[in-house]
Amino acid sequence: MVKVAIFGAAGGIGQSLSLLVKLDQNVDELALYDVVNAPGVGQDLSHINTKAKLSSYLPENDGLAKSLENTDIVVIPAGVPRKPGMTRDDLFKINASIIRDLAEGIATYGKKDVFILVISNPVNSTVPMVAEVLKKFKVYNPKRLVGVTTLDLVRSNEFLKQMLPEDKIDSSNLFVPVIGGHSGDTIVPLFSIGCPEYYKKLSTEQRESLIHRVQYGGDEVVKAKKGMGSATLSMAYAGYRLTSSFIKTFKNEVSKEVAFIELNDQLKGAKEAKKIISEKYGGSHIDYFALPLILGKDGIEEVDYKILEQADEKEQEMIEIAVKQLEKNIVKGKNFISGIETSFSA
Ligand SMILES: NC(=O)C1=CN([C@@H]2O[C@H](COP(=O)(O)OP(=O)(O)OC[C@H]3O[C@@H](n4cnc5c(N)ncnc54)[C@H](O)[C@@H]3O)[C@@H](O)[C@H]2O)C=CC1
Ligand SMILES: O=C([O-])CC(=O)C(=O)O
Repeated sequence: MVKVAIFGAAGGIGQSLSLLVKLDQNVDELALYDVVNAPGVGQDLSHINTKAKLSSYLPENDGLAKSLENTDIVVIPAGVPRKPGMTRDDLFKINASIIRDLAEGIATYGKKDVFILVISNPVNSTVPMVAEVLKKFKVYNPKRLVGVTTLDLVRSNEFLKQMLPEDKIDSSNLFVPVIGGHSGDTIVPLFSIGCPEYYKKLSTEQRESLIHRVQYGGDEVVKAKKGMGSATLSMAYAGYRLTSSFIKTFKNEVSKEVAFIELNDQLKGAKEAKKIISEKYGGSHIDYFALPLILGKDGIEEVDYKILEQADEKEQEMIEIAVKQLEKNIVKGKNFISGIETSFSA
């Protein structure tokens, strides 16, 4: 039995992501939760002839608690998206309290071993926030919480393909690890490691333009949508990719993914990663970072810290820049929780 719950299921990402999860034959139950329209979206999806049983909830009548009953995986695309001219950090004001309240709900009503995937921005701050709430409620397991940065990897694969049309690259087969965080300069694609054979072919200008496009790919969509939101379809695809890797852990399948995680000593390789980030890149306070990881039945089984030393010179400079920004984002998320009393009773 695998049950997935999606918080923010009636939104741009939420609806497409719910559709993709409904199509997954490894899912037995899908619970939709939103402050608006979840029953409508649920009714619509419930006509699709796939295995997953649908349920949908609004906040009234203990909807949040019910959506979490026996839930194995919670995916959170709840909150507001950017408009042109905004940074992801500008979303903090509104999304922070939404994420805090949902995290408190998970801590109160969720299974102790639930997997939590956070999509809501700013990811660099919302993930530390969720961890702090779970720690406060004494239900935190660092192997089971991730921030979703998969869209950065998806974009890297695709943008590289688009830059080298003659090579006829199948971008669905590439794996460019994108490490650091999920905003601007904190996004560090490691093309030299992911696909050295193609990266070698690029001029310095092409490399710079490719890296910039990955770092600011979100802005391209925000600009093109002219105030109607940010990436939803590509994000649903990326979010489903990571969700499906978590779903597969219930069939004892192991996957390699990249995600934004706490570098907690309980994770194999995390201590080493923290040491390198501190000593080599000056990030002595960094305890969250996106890195490649192995997912298995207990969640994050291993973190690839070696990649931090394998990056080429330019990429190492980018890591150093990322670390500075990331430190501030992480502290901001943590402070938001430590400064505020919880509203649910533990
Ligand atoms: N991690 C990533 O790579 C990406 C993250 N995002 C982020 O995902 C978030 C959602 O984006 P969209 O789906 O485009 O926004 P949207 O506005 O279309 O949908 C958000 C949904 O969340 C719901 N919601 C608001 N408060 C809620 C609460 N307390 N509980 C449950 N649901 C609640 C809204 O009713 C709405 O249906 C944004 O913060 C956006 O920045 C977007 C793209 C990529
Ligand atoms: O740009 C945004 O605000 C949404 C996002 O995170 C992305 O598309 O990578």
